[in-house]
Amino acid sequence: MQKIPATVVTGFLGAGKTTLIRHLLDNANGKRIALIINEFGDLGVDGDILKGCGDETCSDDDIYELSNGCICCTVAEDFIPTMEALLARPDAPDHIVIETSGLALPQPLVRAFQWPQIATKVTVDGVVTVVDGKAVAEGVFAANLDAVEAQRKADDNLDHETPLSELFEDQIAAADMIVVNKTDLLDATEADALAARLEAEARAGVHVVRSVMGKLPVEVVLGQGAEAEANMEGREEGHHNHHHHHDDDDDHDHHHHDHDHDDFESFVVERAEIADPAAFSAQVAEVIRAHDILRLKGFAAVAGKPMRLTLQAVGPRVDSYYDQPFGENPRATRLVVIGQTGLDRAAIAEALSA
Ligand SMILES: Nc1nc2c(ncn2[C@@H]2O[C@H](COP(=O)(O)OP(=O)(O)OP(=O)(O)O)[C@@H](O)[C@H]2O)c(=O)[nH]1
Repeated sequence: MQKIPATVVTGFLGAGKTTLIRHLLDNANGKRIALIINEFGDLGVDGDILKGCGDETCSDDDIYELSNGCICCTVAEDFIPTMEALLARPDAPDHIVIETSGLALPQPLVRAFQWPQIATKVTVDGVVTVVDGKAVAEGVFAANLDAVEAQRKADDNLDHETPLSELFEDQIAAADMIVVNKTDLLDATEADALAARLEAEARAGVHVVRSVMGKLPVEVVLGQGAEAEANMEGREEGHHNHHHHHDDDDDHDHHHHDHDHDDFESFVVERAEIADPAAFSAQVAEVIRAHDILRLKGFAAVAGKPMRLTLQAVGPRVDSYYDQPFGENPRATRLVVIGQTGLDRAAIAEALSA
């Protein structure tokens, strides 16, 4: 049985987690998403925002609220039983989204996915860390520090006194994707500087994407396939990893924040049959790395094989498998490339066709 993917959305109070999740629900395109929200300290407001959107993708039954305190401190009492209840339902969701409270350390939550009660049924598809771009650019982590302090005081179960700067580092270290939100409040230079700084702090291959009101393409946020619980290395608390995985910043130059998905683009590359799937996967991984591509997916025709090869790539991971015979369909190789605006389409097409 395939594991249900779960996305962990972390980030400080007010960073825009709820706004991002609401956007995902509104654009889920029929994907059934169950939500676990850890909404300690703000009196069920998020739940109200997320509920009642009148859409079959997010009925009230699909929303589980954990209100006994910070999710990372109540894994055994609260999180695991809630997951078990969710997973025991006959109508399993397609995806689970977990919104942590702002003070939660993501690492213990991710590690909880190794617990035998849930380990065979669900996997962490990705940790998405939402950053208040404006606040972090100003060096304060959260827009309303009093509210953050109040949240901390109100939580009797909170067992860590971690300072905000460390919590922030932990949230960055745990991330599979970092969302710099509220870029409408930053100018392009500030946004670029912040994105570059976060990219340098994050683990290798972690993308920093920018958003206004959490408006990101659903396929960029969900379906990362990170299997984070099986790959804790480098995500540990206080881990520092100051490396550079991308030298040119040219692709950070185009930013228009007025419309929904202006910051992203996708295009299709068609090429001739491939000879060797393993070599092609390595080639795809290299193109993704060289061009800062967020997602690449599609089908390939392999010389001498009647089955079509499905390819799915996120960051450095390229998965491929034969899914079905081409049958009536033309034996084409078509790959959809998704990235932030400014992709060098010609160079990518050439590199994928080589
Ligand atoms: N200017 C601006 N405001 C935003 C943006 N995204 C969210 N907000 C606002 O910021 C506030 C906080 O957003 P939320 O989505 O509730 O933040 P959160 O991270 O869920 O916060 P908690 O659930 O309270 O921890 C709300 O008033 C949002 O409308 C953005 O991109 N730009």
